Amino acid sequence: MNLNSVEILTQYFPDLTPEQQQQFARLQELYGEWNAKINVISRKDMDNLMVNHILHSLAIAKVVRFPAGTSVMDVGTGGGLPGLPLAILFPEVKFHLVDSIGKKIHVVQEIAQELRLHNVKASHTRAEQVSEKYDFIVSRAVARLATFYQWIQFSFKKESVPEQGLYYLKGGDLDEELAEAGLVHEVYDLNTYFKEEFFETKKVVYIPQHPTA
Ligand SMILES: C[S@@+](CC[C@H](N)C(=O)[O-])C[C@H]1O[C@@H](n2cnc3c(N)ncnc32)[C@H](O)[C@@H]1O
Repeated sequence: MNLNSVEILTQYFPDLTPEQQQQFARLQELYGEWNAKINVISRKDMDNLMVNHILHSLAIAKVVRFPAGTSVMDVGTGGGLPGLPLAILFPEVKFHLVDSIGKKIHVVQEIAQELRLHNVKASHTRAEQVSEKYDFIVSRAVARLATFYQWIQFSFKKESVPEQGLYYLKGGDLDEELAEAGLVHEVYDLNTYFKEEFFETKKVVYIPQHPTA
């Protein structure tokens, strides 16, 4: 199978509609176009975009299905990962993608508009400065958990769904990082869901919240 075809996604997410498949194919093209102008994804990794970035972002959906009507913040989204692929997958969920670098947010806004993703808002801001509250927070490759959690600990809605919390894409040996953070957590190994070698050491760390209602 061509590792950059949308089929790589449909084998793991067989319910993708033709429109979603088209959006993912277009997302791949748009990243190619934007990356030629601004480095939003490491250039050496562009050849593996579909697996290492788009499928990796969607891996969060193997661990949690965001219910329709809920809200998600993607902290340190960079060029829109994992937020944009998740927003395509969950059109009934509202996504707020934030990053402290304005030119990256500009790219995210342009891509969201081109893909007609009406469920995406992107803001040039630091996570610590966001006052809205969310059901879920997602992230990839931004900061150590202990630091990251300090930024976002007050960004959860008080009343939410039981699966509320932070879903953080991480790699490698996390024991020290998890011990340092001292938070209740669950770790999901992504190699149980995906056969590509890339996922061998990849994980989703879930930090649950405890809603009051
Ligand atoms: C290594 S990049 C990862 C980008 C993207 N999540 C990905 O996986 O491709 C880290 C990003 O986090 C952003 N960032 C770091 N600290 C932040 C903060 N406190 N609030 C918002 N964005 C932050 C940086 O500007 C950068 O774009």
